[in-house]
Amino acid sequence: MSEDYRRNCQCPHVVQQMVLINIKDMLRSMGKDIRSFPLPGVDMLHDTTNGVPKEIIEESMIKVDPEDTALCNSLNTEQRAAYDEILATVDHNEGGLFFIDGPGGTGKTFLYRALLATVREQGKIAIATATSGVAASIMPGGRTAHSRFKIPLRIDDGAICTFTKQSGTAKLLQMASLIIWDEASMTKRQAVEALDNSMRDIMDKPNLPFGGKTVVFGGDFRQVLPIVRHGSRGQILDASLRRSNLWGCMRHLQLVRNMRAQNDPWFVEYLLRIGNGTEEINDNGDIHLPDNICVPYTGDDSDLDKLMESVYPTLNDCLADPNYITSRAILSTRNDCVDNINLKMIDRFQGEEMVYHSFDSAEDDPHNYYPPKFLNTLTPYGLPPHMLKLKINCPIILLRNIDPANGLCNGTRLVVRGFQKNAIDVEIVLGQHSRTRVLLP
Ligand SMILES: Nc1ncnc2c1ncn2[C@@H]1O[C@H](COP(=O)(O)OP(=O)(O)OP(=O)(O)O)[C@@H](O)[C@H]1O
Repeated sequence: MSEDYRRNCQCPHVVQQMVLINIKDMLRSMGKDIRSFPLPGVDMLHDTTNGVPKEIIEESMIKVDPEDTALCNSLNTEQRAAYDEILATVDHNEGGLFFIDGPGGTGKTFLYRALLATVREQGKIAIATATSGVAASIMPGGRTAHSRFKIPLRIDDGAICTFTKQSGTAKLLQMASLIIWDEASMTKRQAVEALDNSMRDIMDKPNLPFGGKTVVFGGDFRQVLPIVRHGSRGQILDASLRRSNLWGCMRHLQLVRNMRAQNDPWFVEYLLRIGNGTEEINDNGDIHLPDNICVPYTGDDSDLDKLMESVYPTLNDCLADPNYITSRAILSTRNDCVDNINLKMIDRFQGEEMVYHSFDSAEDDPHNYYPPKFLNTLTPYGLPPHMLKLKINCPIILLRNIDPANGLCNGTRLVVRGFQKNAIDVEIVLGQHSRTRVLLP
């Protein structure tokens, strides 16, 4: 890191301070404070940003893709109506709360991209967030709502976000002309209410929802609902945004035309019937999947191989095509099944292989109740397996916010291009930073 600074500056003290300021900013974007690490003190005299928070600098540096700017010319009728109505509130600076309600494939993301491009082209700040990292990573400058708004992980009624009124996040939100939160149907209403409480506070407008900002929520309640651990149906419904007092304040805009499967009206209807709960079920409550979208299950070990072959045909001929790799996936419900599928799948890739091992030990365990051998068998969410086997050209998804401003967030899609002893050489293959090469520690 210091080499870049040393090119322009000979003084070791100044170089050290510039590196420290860089580290401080990176840590702050991850919600951490450099003062809690054993590092030399930071002298803000060397900060060249004139006190403008890093959050605002990063947000205003997002490049608008001309393709996104052109999207507003190809919106369908419902998208256009929503686009015009939302932008009118931004143009008149009058604020407004919207919920874009559309089944999968009706072009919600397409509409957000058009809105973000238009507002950013005008030199205004537009904040793009989504509940999941994967959805956030397909919007330019997208971040998970939890990370962007500093929403506490354990959340109850009446909660607030953890940023202070003087923080960079607060200043960014005060300056924002548009805030987008995709997949709001998947988040607990308390998270949205926490943002509302904090926005009223930082905008000094306690009686106006979200302090009078234009905030666009989107989602589809036919898809995944918020997760409530061991929650009953009633508790899950109570956690949904529809049960929030804010729901009644939102203007509901409907998208109805499936743009993803325009050529397959039968499939569109079928998906809608499942989402709406009107598809026929058997005595066990199961629906029947049409044979043409199923790989038959015989109970044989080779079933999984057939599934892989059907999802990834001609794999080794298409390795150079990031679109082939990122447009297909095998989903599973349990981490141990995922690890098993990954191990089998990785064997199918031709080319150089590398195996990385984790080194875990339990803290405060004088009696050695948790030996490394036992820790290595655990497969908790968000951690890679003890033995991580990778090959050149295999796809991976990042599960941590390492450097969100440069595209390394929870959900970023990457392809392995090389190996080092303690780092993986990868290429970002989706979103605003695609084609960028980075080293993952
Ligand atoms: N007006 C449009 N003109 C052309 N293509 C469109 C239009 N709107 C959407 N699409 C295309 O339709 C597909 C689905 O759109 P998009 O991903 O925005 O839907 P979505 O509602 O966000 O779906 P999901 O809920 O599954 O995330 C994309 O390939 C997108 O490019």
